[in-house]
Amino acid sequence: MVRGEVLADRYHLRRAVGQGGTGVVYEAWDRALERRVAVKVLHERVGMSAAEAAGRLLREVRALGRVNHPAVVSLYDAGITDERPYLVMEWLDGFDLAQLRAALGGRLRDLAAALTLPLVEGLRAIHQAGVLHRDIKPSNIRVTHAGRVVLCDLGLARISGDTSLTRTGQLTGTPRYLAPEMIRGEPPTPASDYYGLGLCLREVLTDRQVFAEHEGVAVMMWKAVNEGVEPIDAASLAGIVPGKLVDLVNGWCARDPAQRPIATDAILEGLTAEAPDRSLGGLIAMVEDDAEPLALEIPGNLDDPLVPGGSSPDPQPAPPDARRDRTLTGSFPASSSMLSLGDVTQALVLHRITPRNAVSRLREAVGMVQRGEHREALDLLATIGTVGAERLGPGDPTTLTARFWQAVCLARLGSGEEALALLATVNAHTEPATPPDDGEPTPAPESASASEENEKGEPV
Ligand SMILES: Nc1ncnc2c1ncn2[C@@H]1O[C@H](COP(=O)(O)OP(=O)(O)OP(=O)(O)O)[C@@H](O)[C@H]1O
Repeated sequence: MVRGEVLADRYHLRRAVGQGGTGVVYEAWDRALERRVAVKVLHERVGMSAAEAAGRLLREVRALGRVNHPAVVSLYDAGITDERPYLVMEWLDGFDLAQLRAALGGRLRDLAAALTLPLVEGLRAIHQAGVLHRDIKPSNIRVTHAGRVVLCDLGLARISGDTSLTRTGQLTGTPRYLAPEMIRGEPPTPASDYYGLGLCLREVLTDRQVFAEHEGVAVMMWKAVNEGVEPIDAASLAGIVPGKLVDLVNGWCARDPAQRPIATDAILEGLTAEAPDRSLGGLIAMVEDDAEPLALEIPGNLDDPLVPGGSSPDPQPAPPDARRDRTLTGSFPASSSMLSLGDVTQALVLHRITPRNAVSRLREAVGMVQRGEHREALDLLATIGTVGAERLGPGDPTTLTARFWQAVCLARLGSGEEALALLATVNAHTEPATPPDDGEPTPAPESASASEENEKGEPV
């Protein structure tokens, strides 16, 4: 399964956003409904026939399809391709909890109550539908630009195979969030999901993982089963995190499943009282605003890429890692997944563009143009251009670069005249450019580095 492939004659796989123990997640374009989706192609199951895999998938997706809650990712479609099951889900922009913690560290603690409430509501909805999540961990919790907290990947552990110790140890890489009873080989229950949730929230509260990585998988598992997780001292967080929330998290981390509180109405009411303002909308902006702004330059030759239907070669997109590194600098770990602006058509996202984050948004938009997503990029570029003109000035490089790429999109979409008019306003602020000898368009700085990176043959 590779980027660029069209799955089931419908889902155009644009880029891999992450690879885990159960499969690879792609950002994809649903050609039938013309919308962005997430496609997870599960790893091949050794020792399982195609018929078995299909049967298992069907049984499970029926169950997953019953869950309908804003804090739970929506499943759109599922199937089997090349004997490998795949699931099509709603695309969730933003970041996963591991990325957020890596970027914000202890600052995430202030939002612990606001994060916990939707997660508990989502988990409750999953359990009420008769389903178990089975794999709650930070990379399976996403927070979108609009502040939606969403549980992903539910039930996948089951679809992709059993949840035995060996499989988990071998395939999911870390059993850190696996409940002790599951490690012992007992069947999971709702309490096992609360254990995973407890460990995720414990990380938010303490800003560290529960078992030291260097100790290795075997020691980690032994400790989970025999020693359990050390409770957080509520006094150490007094005045920062509500004591009741700390107690709840400690309870969920209990070794004995019977000790883990299953969410009741009373628990949810208590959490609601602790998080009266449930808005997490500013969270992603906080991460993005932390990124150092990067300088952008206007490409020297502004003409060739604007020829409608012209002969300029399609620029190559940069590999995810390279794009990520350029989007967020410094504060992000190399191991985290690709960042994405997400659904640019949402006004909420568009209007959150500030002069401070305009550059990183611009890089995202240029990435979209390079991937051929002209219509989506157009909205975003127009907004960046407007915000830039108003707040940074019409001659600011960010404003001009946004206008330039906006013109590229217009031209590619067939609005040549509009593109040329826009280009004229850009040219009014720049020196006349000398066309290169070979007549090839001079790539923007992003394109230049993208082609270099692609020459290395890295998958996008
Ligand atoms: N519906 C979605 N929309 C956008 N991104 C998603 C979606 N589902 C998962 N992701 C993201 O894709 C990345 C990879 O997810 P994946 O589930 O493959 O990794 P993982 O959880 O580490 O592995 P696994 O659960 O398979 O062991 C994560 O950052 C995850 O948050």
